[in-house]
Amino acid sequence: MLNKDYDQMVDKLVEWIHKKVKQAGCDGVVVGLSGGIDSAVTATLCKKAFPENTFGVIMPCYSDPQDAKDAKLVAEKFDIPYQIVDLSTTFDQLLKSIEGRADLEKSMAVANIKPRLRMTTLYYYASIKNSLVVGTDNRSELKVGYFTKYGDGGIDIAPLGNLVKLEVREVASALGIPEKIITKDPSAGLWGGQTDEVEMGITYEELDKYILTGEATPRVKEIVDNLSSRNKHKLEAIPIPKF
Ligand SMILES: Nc1ncnc2c1ncn2[C@@H]1O[C@H](COP(=O)(O)OP(=O)(O)OC[C@H]2O[C@@H]([n+]3cccc(C(=O)O)c3)[C@H](O)[C@@H]2O)[C@@H](O)[C@H]1O
Ligand SMILES: Nc1ncnc2c1ncn2[C@@H]1O[C@H](COP(=O)(O)OP(=O)(O)OP(=O)(O)O)[C@@H](O)[C@H]1O
Ligand SMILES: [Mg+2]
Repeated sequence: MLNKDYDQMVDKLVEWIHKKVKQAGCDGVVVGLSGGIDSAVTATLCKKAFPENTFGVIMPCYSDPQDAKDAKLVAEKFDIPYQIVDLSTTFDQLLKSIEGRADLEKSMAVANIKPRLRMTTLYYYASIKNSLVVGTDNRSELKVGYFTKYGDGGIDIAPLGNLVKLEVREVASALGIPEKIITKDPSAGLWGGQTDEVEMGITYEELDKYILTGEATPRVKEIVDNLSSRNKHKLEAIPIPKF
């Protein structure tokens, strides 16, 4: 299923990032570092494209402390300067102002505030550094719309957008990303114990096989097609009246 040259892919992606940033008239890039594989790969590609102008931001928001440790591991291994911005009290404050309802704390409306606070923070750094916000969304996530609109979906460029998750793992190996980051269960980290595969109800292997070959069980097809259709709006231009 996967037969590309991933060392060559790295070179092409680095060149692509460099070109997109220069075309935008910017000097560098800002990336959110979660401790997960997608941000590790994205930030490492960015560092190769902009050795002096890649900036990582680690933004815990009631997150598992291990995530920040993993994010630091990546930043330190690849010599990426970073800042830690803890968004937990900001999250609390906003929640208090808008609702103050503890019973809503586990709802998606509340959980999605976290990636949207991260987006706000990343755009602050992008602005003061004349940089672009580089997203980490991959082809698998984009296919099913598994991201928060204007949260982790609020970005300027998405270098991994044409690579399915299994390919991101290949690129990660080519880049020398630590094994523990590559093999970690993918998670949005919006609540304790959340994992992508449990929430979506399918594995990345199933999702990627369907994307790349069109083959899937009826159950997988149904889940993917439903999510794709329900979340199509996330990748479309904002509807405006034509009159
Ligand atoms: N047809 C339509 N046309 C235009 N807009 C439409 C719409 N239907 C809904 N909407 C809007 O979209 C909103 C729903 O979308 P959204 O707010 O994104 O919310 P939603 O898709 O419900 O939730 C985000 C999903 O992404 C996952 N996620 C989030 C963050 C990171 C990651 C990760 O992998 O790390 C994953 C998260 O676990 C959850 O499953 C609605 O509240 C409405 O405002
Ligand atoms: N705690 C965090 N600090 C900084 N950025 C974060 C944090 N959590 C999420 N993000 C940003 O949101 C993006 C989307 O998260 P996502 O979970 O899809 O990617 P990942 O964590 O890198 O990889 P995986 O999907 O395998 O967990 C991250 O890549 C990162 O840029
Ligand atoms: Mg993650």
